[in-house]
Amino acid sequence: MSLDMTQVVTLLDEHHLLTEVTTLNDRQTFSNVTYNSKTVKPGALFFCKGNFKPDYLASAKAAGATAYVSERAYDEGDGMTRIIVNNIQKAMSLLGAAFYDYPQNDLFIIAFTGTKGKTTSSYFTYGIEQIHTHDRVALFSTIDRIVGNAPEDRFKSDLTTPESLDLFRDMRRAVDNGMSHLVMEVSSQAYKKNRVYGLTYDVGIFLNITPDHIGENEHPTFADYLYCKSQLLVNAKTCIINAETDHLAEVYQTAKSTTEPDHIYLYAREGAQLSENVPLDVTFKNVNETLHQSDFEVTGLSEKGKQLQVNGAYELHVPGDYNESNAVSAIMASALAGASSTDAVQALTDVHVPGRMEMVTSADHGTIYIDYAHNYASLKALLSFLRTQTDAGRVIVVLGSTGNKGVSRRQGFGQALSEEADVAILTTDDPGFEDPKKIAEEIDAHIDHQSVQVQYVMNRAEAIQTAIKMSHQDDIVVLAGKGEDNYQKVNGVNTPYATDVTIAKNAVEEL
Ligand SMILES: CC(=O)N[C@H]1[C@@H](OP(=O)(O)OP(=O)(O)OC[C@H]2O[C@@H](n3ccc(=O)[nH]c3=O)[C@H](O)[C@@H]2O)O[C@H](CO)[C@@H](O)[C@@H]1O[C@H](C)C(=O)N[C@@H](C)C(=O)N[C@H](CCC(=O)O)C(=O)O
Ligand SMILES: Nc1ncnc2c1ncn2[C@@H]1O[C@H](COP(=O)(O)OP(=O)(O)OP(=O)(O)O)[C@@H](O)[C@H]1O
Repeated sequence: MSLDMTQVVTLLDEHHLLTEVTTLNDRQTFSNVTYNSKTVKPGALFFCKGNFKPDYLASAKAAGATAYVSERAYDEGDGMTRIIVNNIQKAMSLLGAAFYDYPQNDLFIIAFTGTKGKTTSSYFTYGIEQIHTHDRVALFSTIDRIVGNAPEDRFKSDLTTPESLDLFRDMRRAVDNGMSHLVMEVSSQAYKKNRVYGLTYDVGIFLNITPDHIGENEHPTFADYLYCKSQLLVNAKTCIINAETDHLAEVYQTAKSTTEPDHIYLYAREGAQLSENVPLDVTFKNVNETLHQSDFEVTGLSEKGKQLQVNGAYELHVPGDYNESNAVSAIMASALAGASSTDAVQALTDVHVPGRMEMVTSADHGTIYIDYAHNYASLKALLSFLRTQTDAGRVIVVLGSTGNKGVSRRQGFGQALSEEADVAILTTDDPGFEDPKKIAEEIDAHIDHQSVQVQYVMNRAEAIQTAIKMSHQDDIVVLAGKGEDNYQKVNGVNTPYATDVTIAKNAVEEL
C-alpha cells in the first residue's frame, strides 16, 4: 500500500480541504499512514488530530515520519513536509481510502444505524450472509471485528465504528482475505467525527432514534444527533427504514433527498400506529412468542417489497418482540444483497448475539437474562417484553449506570424500573471517576418505591448472587447493562470482571 504527494494534493484539492502545502520533495511517497506516534514507521504520513499534543509530532518525526497533515503548523514538524487542511478528519478519511486502494469498491456493504439494535441486527445479517456467501462476509460491530475466517482475523472492537484509517485498513484486510460482503454498524459519532467521510453503502438501514448520546463528548443537541444518524441514508444507494421509528417524517425526507423512492424500503409490524402515512413495503407479525424464541411471519406489500421474496415464516431463537423487528431489517438487507429467504430462515434459527438476551436457567430459582440494555428505551423494551412473559412471577433487575457519561440514563433507568420491575438491586456499572453509590442514589431518586423494592449491593458479583438467591421459580432475573463486558471501567482503568454470564452460571451452580 502506498500514497504519493501528487495523489495527496490532488485529492485534498478536489475536496476543497487543502489550505497550504510545503513539500520537501514533490515525488515523496508514503508507505505508512497513521494518527498515532507509537505506530509510525519510516516514511510515514502522520495525522495530527483530536486531543493532540505537539510532542506526539516530535515523536512521530523521530520515528521516521516524513510529512504531517494537520489543521495548523507546528514547530515540532520543521524539516517535514507540511500539509495544512481545513478539516483533519475528512482529510484522513479520504487519504486513508486512497492509501488502502479503495477496498470498499470490492465489498457489498450493508450498514446499520439506530439508537438501539445495531449490534443485534448486524449479527443477524452477518449470520444470513455467512450462509449466502459461503463465509465470505466481514463484520465490523461494537463487539467484534471480523475480517476473515482465520482465528487471527477476529478481534475485539475498540469503537462501534473505527477511526477512518483503521476502517479502511480492516476493509483492505477483509478484501485480501477473500471477503465479498461487509456488515457494519455506523454510530452517530462516526459521522460527527467524519470517520466514514466519503464512504458509500450498498444498503443503509435506519432502525430507530430516541434521545441518547447527548452530552459533553458526544452530541450537543438531539437535532445534531438526528442529523448525524440520518447521514447514513444520505450515503446509501438503497435505504431501509423502520417505519415505527420516532421522527419518521424527517428520516424519510432525508432518505428521499438523495435516493429515489424506488430504492427506499419501509417496514413495520402489522397494525403498528405510524407517526406518518408512508408507503409500507414489508410488514411482519408475531405468531408465537415465548421466553426462548419468537415465531413471526413476513409479508411483502408493495411491488418492490414482493420482489424481495422474503414472504414466509421465520423462527428466531433470540427472544424479545423488538428482535423480530431487528430480524426483519436483516432479512430485507440480506435479500437486497442476494440472499434467499431459505438462507434467512436457517440463519435466524441458529443465531447468537454475545451479551444480548443470553439466558441462564436454574432448577428451583428464576430464569436469568443477561442483556446489554443501558438506556431508557432499551430497558423499557426489554422489561416490558419480559413482563408479558411472566404470569405470577416477579421481575428482579440488577443494574447500575456508567460514570462520567450518559447521565440522563439514570433518570431513564429509574423510570423504566418504576414502570416494569418489582425488585431493583442497584449496583456498579463502569463508574469511571464517580462514586457508584452516588450514581445508584441518583437512579433511586427516580424510582417509585410504592411499586419497586430497592436494595443497594455495590459489588456487582454479590448483587447478581443476591438477585438469583432471592428469586423463585416463576421469577425473571435481569442482569442489565454490561452484556458480555469482561471489565469494569474504574478510575480510568479497565478492571478485570468475570462477566455477568459467568457470575450467573457460578451462582446457579452454588445454589
Ligand atoms: C470524542 C472522540 O471521538 N474521541 C475519539 C478520538 O479521540 P482523539 O482524536 O481525541 O484521540 P486521543 O486518544 O485523545 O489522542 C489524540 C491523538 O493523539 C494521538 N497520540 C496519542 C498518544 C501518543 O502517545 N501519541 C499519539 O500520537 C492519538 O493517536 C490521537 O490521534 O479518537 C480516538 C481514536 O483515534 C477514539 O478512541 C476516541 O473515542 C473515544 C475514546 C470514545 O469513546 N468515543 C465514543 C464517544 C464513541 O465514538 N462512541 C461511538 C459509539 C457511540 C454511539 O453509538 O454513537 C463509537 O463509534 O464507538
Ligand atoms: N430495536 C430495538 N428497540 C429497542 N431496544 C432494542 C432494540 N434492539 C435491541 N434493543 C435493546 O438494546 C440493547 C442493545 O442492543 P444492541 O447492542 O443491538 O444495540 P446497539 O444499537 O448496538 O446499542 P449501542 O449503541 O448501545 O451499542 C439490547 O440489549 C436490547 O435490550
